[in-house]
Formats: sequence, structure tokens, C-alpha cells
Amino acid sequence: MASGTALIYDEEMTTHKLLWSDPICDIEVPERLSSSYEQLRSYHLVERCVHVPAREGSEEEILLVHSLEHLEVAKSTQTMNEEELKRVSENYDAFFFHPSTYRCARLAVGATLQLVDAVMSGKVRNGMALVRPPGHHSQRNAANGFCLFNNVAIAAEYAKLKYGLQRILIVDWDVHHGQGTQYIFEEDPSVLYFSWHRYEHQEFWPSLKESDYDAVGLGKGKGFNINLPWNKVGMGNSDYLAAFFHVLLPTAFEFDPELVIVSSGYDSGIGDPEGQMNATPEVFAHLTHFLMQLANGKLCVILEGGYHLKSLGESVCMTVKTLLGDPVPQVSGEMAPCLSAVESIQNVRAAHKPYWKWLAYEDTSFLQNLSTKSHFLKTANSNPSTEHESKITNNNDTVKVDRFLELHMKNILFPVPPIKTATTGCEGSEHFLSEHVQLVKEMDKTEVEALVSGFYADLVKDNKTLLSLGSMFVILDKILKKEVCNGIATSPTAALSAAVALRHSVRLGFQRVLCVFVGDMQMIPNTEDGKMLIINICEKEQSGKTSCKHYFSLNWKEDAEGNDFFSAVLGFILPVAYSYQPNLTVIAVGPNRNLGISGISLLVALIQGLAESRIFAVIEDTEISLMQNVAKLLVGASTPAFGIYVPPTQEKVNRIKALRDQFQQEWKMLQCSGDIFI
Ligand SMILES: NCCCNCCCCCS
Ligand SMILES: [Zn+2]
Repeated sequence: MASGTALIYDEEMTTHKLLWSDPICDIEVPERLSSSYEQLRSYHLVERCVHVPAREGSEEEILLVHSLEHLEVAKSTQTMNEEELKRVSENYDAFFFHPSTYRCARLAVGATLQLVDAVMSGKVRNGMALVRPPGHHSQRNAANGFCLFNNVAIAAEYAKLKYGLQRILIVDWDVHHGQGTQYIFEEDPSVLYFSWHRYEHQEFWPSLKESDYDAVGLGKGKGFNINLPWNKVGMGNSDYLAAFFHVLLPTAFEFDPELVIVSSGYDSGIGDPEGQMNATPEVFAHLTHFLMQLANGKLCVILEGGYHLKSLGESVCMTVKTLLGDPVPQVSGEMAPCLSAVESIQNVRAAHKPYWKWLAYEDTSFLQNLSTKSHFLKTANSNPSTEHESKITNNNDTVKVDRFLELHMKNILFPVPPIKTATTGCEGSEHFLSEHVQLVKEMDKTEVEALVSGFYADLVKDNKTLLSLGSMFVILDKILKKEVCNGIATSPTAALSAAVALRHSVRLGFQRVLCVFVGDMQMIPNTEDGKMLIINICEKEQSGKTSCKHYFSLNWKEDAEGNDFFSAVLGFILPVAYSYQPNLTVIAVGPNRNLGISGISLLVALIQGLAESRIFAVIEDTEISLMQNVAKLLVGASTPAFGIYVPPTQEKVNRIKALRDQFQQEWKMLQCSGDIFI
């Protein structure tokens, strides 16, 4: 299992710069690279990464994507004077040449390929390349939007050629549409390209019709190009997370890529003059964390845009911290996507329904009663409450944004506990003990009995249960005190342990405890006060207990061969959990679990993004291999390959949709169709 995070940076890429005045290009400055690198150093992140040197991309590698003519023009600029450079630059939309541009662009390509090699060879698990000039706007025969060579597109072609890959996912979270990348892979089903971008109904640059949600790819490539247009500015954390839950992640898990490459632009972050969006740096930790669960963790993050230096630097650090396996910080802001975002999400799901199994039963009846697109425009403008008030009056006030970020990041960056996981030394734990794991000593009997008093005392029959409860209390204390990040214990009665753990956690002061219980829960604590939210994934409806705001019984029986649990995790559990914003998560697996090990592993892996990754897992002691899988995930291993993809049945899709329709006003991250507002 590969480990380690590569960081690729070469100061020489700061020599490319604008020699004349150009109000469009003057934001793409060398300091974007140097200040991001300095920020990484200030957070002591550089020394934790594996340093991989950049190199020059070869002409042959560049010709994987670009025409010989384009290469020759770029090469010829090295010896030009300023006048000539200016003239050549005017042939392109928003691009400038400097005598060192060609050299820097080749270093950007080479740095990107070095990262692909480091990840594909297993030298590291993942990594980031800080490069400029960026790449995602450049096309076969043209420079465009500050980009000369399409670093990420070349990387994808290179990986296919050198490693025989057949499925590569490119996620472009830059705020501009990577039209260059779209054109290059439009007919190619082996490269799934996803981009969100500021669009404002084709008003915003590059103002292309083919940037809209109905550009789904061409020929054999149909379905493998996903455009999510943002038709308003001010999009924030909840909009971005909703786009991942309801569009990108279900598709990505069905696609099951062998490698994930991110066109990582941070102009989609707060304060950026181009994006005018509201998403704060920690959201990139969540987006990165989700993508780390694909392709067995093989993730290459390549810098694209980002023009507010402080916002860029903080977001780069959040990304690298997460690549290193640090706990994911709590995401800030109200967890409620705005109407415009939900409409875009609904439109892109409808557009892709013909191409993806997970969308087979998507309800697209809204298209019929839509007279024209203007229908949504009307609703969007009709209730202003559905838009985000901008945190910063205008992003152009750089100093104000600096101030905001200074304060905002203070309470985000918590000390990473030295020990990742605490365990009880239970059966099978010897397999994963390492310096990241701490064995907790047993608690003495009388103390445990005192803690278990009242409610459950009579239920604690034997010594074994008592001891298991005892070590559970010790683990919960350590998690609360942030001595450890998470913990795992086995129990002869997971249901009892979970119930006791929930009460104990609330008594310890955790205000919102999320409990995901797999199997039949037997005893269900009272959730009226909202201090707990329970999602019980069980085979049959718990007797007489119907779902309510803080208790969900999700009937799910997995098909034998594979696991169709993705749609429940991505379409229901995560949206509810993110809406609830717990400060502790308890995962419990009881007897006769109705989910496969890979489904549970996926759930544990994805849910680590909550509660600053504070998770307590309690597993029925008969489930040794499950315990080991979960323990490895808590210590920081990548999600194992999650078996054969089985699309959800219509009955299961309808069950999720029914719960969504019923609770999407309480838990707004469930929203993925605009109907609710009409
Ligand atoms: N009115 C023309 C605006 C051009 N803006 C180019 C932005 C390129 C961003 C690269 S991430
Ligand atoms: Zn951009």
C-alpha cells in the first residue's frame, strides 16, 4: 500500500511574467507560486512531503496533445523581443509570452508528469504539483486564458500510454470552464472530465455555449463530459459539497477510475477577483478527502488558477494537509445549497440520465412542465432568500479578504493529534498496531459500573461486556480531549455499546453526536433533544419506529455479489450528516449486518470528513475481518477496492427519494432538484 505525499515545485516557474500592461492578464503573477510555497512552509507542510523534482516535458510529450505548429510557435518566442512577444500574444485570447514562458511551460508539463510517475510507480500515494503557466484553457493549436500547454490533458494521455490506463477521472474545480480539456477529450470515453464553472447563462468568460450542462460529450465520449454551470456568483461550501454528493461522486464511483487528476484552480475560493465565490479554504480539504477514496488513493493535484494570494495559499495548504492524511477540519457556513445551484445540479443530472446507471430512475418530469429555461430564472429571482448573502461585500477588497481569512483560518487549523487511533487491544488488533495506534488500558470494573448506572445497568450481564464498555469509555475520553483522533473497539453486544457510547458522549459534552448503526439496533435511544442523530441501516423496518428528523431507519439489503450502497451513502447519509454537522461520529456494526464489508468501508472512509475526523467505531466481536478493515481506514489507509459496482434498484432509488422528499427542508443538503421551491 503506497504512502506519502509528493510535492513538486521549482522556483524557475516564477520567471514567466507580464512585460506590458494588460488588465486582463496582470493577475497571473509569479507570486502565486512563491507565496503558496511559502504558506506551505509556514505550516510545516513542505517537510512532511516527499520532494520530487520537476523536469522539462519533452517535445514528444507535448505533442501527445498539441499540434507541431503550436509547439513551434511557442518555441520560437524564446528569442523574441518585447515588441514581438506582444504581437504573438495578441493572436490568443488572454495569453502573454515572456522570453522564459516556453521554458516554464515545459517545466509545468514535466512537473505534472513527474507527479504521475511518482503516484503510478507507488513511490507515493498522492501529491501536488505547484505549476505555472496553468493548462486547462489551452487547446491543441492555441494558447488561451493564461495557459500555453494543457498540463493535465498531457498527463492523462501520458498515463494512458505509459501505464495502459483505461479510465482516468479529471476533476476541474477551478472557477473557469476548462474548455481546452473538454475539447481534447470530448470523444474519449476513457477520460471522464468534470468541471464546474462560473457561467451566468453564458455571460461569464469564456462565454461558450458548449460550457453548459447539456454538453455531455460526443460520439463514444457521450456521458464522459460533465459541465456544472454556476449561474450566479456567491456560491459557497454547501453548493460545492452538494455538487459532489449529487453529481460528481456517484458518477465517479460508477466510473471507478484507475487514476484521479485534479485541475486544481482556487479561483473558486472566497476573495478571488475572478470567481466572486464564497467557498472558504477548508472546503478544499473535504473535496480532496472525497477524491482520495477513489482509484485506491492515486490522486494527482495540479495547480491551475487562483488569483487572490492569501485565499490561494490557504486553500493549497488545506489540500496538501488532507493529502497527507490529516483530519479534515469542520466545514463552515450554513449547510444549505442555494436555488440556483440546486437547479444546475438538477439539470446536469437530467442531461446525464441516459449515460449513467445510477441515474436510470432519475425523475426528469420537470423538463416537461418547463416552458423554457426562463422558468427557473423566474423562480430563482422570485425568492431572494434562496441566494447566499455574500460574506464579503466585494471580493475586490483584497485587504478585507486578507483580514477575513486571517480570522477564519485561526479556528480552522487545530493541532493534529500525534496518535491517530486508540483501540482496546481487542481480537485481531495486533494486525494493525503501529506508532499511529495507542492501546488503551482497561478501566476497572467498579468505575465502569458507575458509568453505566441507571439506564443500562441491568442490561450489562457479563464481565466481558463490562470490560468492553470500560475500554470504550477510555477511548471516548481520549477522543474528547483530542489526545487521539479516532478509536475502535469490539463488543459482544455492539447495540448496547453504541447506546452507552451515545449517552456517555452527550454527557461528556458532545453537542451533536451522529450515530450510524448497521444491523438491527434493538434498543434505540431517545433522539428528541437533537443531541443525537441516528441513521439505522437495517434489513427490515424497526418495529414501530418510523423515521423522524433525528432518527432514520434505512432499509437496505445488499445484493450478494457487489455493493449498491453508494447511492445510500452519497445520496442520503452524507447529505444528512453534513447538514447535521456532528462533533462526534459513532459507527456501530451489530449482529447480522446487512451490508458488505466494502460498503461499510466506503461509509467509514467518506464519513471521516465530519466532526474533524473524530470517529468512534464499535464492531460486534464476531466480525474480525470487518474490524481490521475499519481499523486500517481509521489509521489512514486508502479505501480498498470496493468490489463490483452494482447500480441501485428502482425500489432502492425510490426509498432514498421518499426520504429526501420528506426531510429535505430539515436537512437541506439532501436537495438536488428545484421542484421544492416552486
Ligand atoms: N474578458 C476576458 C477575461 C479573460 N479572463 C481569463 C481568465 C483565465 C483564468 C485561468 S484559470
Ligand atoms: Zn480559473
